[in-house]
Amino acid sequence: MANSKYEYVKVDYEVNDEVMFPNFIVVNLHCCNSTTFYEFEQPNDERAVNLMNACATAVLKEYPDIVFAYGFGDEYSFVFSKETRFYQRRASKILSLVVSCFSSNYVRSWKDYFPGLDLAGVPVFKSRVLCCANVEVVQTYLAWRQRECHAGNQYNTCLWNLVKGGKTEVEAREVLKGSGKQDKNEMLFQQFGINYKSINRMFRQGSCVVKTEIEAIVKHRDGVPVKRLRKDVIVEHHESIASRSFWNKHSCVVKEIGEFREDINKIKPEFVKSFEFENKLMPSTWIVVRIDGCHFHKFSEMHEFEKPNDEQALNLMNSCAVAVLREFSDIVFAYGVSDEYSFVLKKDSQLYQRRGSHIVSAIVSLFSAAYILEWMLFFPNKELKYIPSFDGRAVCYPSSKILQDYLAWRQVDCHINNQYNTCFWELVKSGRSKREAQKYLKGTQTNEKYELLAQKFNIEYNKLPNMFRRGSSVFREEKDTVNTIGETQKRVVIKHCNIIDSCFWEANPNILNEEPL
Ligand SMILES: Nc1nc2c(ncn2[C@@H]2O[C@H](COP(=O)(O)OP(=O)(O)OP(=O)(O)O)[C@@H](O)[C@H]2O)c(=O)[nH]1
Ligand SMILES: [Mg+2]
Ligand SMILES: [Mg+2]
Repeated sequence: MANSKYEYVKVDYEVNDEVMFPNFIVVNLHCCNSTTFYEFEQPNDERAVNLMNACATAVLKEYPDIVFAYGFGDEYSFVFSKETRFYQRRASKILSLVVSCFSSNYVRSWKDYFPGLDLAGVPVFKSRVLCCANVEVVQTYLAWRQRECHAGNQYNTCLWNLVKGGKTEVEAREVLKGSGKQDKNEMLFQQFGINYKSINRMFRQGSCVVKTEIEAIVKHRDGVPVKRLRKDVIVEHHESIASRSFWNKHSCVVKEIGEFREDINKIKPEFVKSFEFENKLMPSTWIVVRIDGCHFHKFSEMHEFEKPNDEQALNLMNSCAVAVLREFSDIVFAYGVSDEYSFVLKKDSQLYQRRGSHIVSAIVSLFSAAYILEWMLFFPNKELKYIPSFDGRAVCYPSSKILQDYLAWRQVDCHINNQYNTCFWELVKSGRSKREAQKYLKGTQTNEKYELLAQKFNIEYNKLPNMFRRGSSVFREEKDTVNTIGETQKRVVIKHCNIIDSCFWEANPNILNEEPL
């Protein structure tokens, strides 16, 4: 990233969230709006569980450092190898990349599991990182999640049978209040003729996705097959995933995570307390969530984006940002350039009680899913060759002055990169090699680049499209408009203005809702 006087906003305010050795990294995610996009069968929808398993499988295939995953209902947990150095073990990078990959796969594969049935909205997943001090803690965590799977499934099976039998959901919950495991089993058997054990084990036990090694024939030499161990990912079910007998038979898992020495009889409450603990972001500060496309250099090459700027690719990014602003009313402003977007949450936002992981993951998840869902609208003649991922981080800024400096930093970066890239690609188009173009531009100042473009290529830089030179700002207009269902709303607009000058903030005091400085 380019140097500028605004760079202090990164150096001084971004915090280190590295998960230190020897902690294990576990990412947990769950869907936080499943009732809004489809009416699933209750208490379990087999298609939905299979889709969740397919997404978890895709995540393990994408990120080989994840060795084991366990999921049920609308949640999944991913356990990384003990030696992982994935993204320098930075928690927000890790939780966002996992949730991005999962969400994108979810919307992309939806039609395979729900053929002919449309999503009524965009699914949003929230994720977080849990640090487990040693392998026993990982074991306890998995035992805890499977206990929750069992208890939840038993409860829901009773609940929905009571509802099917004519009770309202509230009445059914009342009936179940205070009932124990045994009571529920009996209720199912006696009232509904259901032997709990006969219910699909995938619902009762959840699903494991396990990295494994299989012997595969890679070639033939003199007619003799040559075999190699190849990594693969399999889905399994077991009644006790935290038992030694299940865990220790998986050689990859034992090698990369560690063996379980003893079976667990009791889940210690203080461990559960630590699993449930979540950090919150500093109150009364502006929260900025910056997301960035992962390896977009390759992604844009593979999809033949126009150089240096692809108008449709940028329009797609902007449209995803609009979807994020529509979903989260606490986001007051967003600024995007290239493959990145920064979202600003108002100072007094209480979104997810200011839990940083949830805020970052929900935004990344929605943005990633929207990118897949809207791809065809912006590239009707271009197939999406593979699924892109976005990472994200949250940074708190204590004053609007520093927040404005943050946004200025991003816009200065946009300007510097765009000017450089415009020169670079003009030089390449005119016949120079990429290396020659790079050498030519090394150490050149802004003015020299203006001149180069004007004199050599007859391009007046300031006449290039605003979106390329200034990036895109997304915010709500001050005046209310009435939407299609008669609600008054503030319209979300995309503008390409100068946000470095204080004039913009003075002209739009409603955005930060503060007196201009
Ligand atoms: N051709 C083209 N490329 C683009 C466009 N927007 C973004 N890119 C590419 O995306 C890259 C974004 O830069 P970075 O985010 O620093 O790099 P990255 O490859 O995504 O790598 P990481 O973010 O570190 O994973 C640019 O260097 C371009 O190669 C576009 O409109 N057209
Ligand atoms: Mg990137
Ligand atoms: Mg970038």
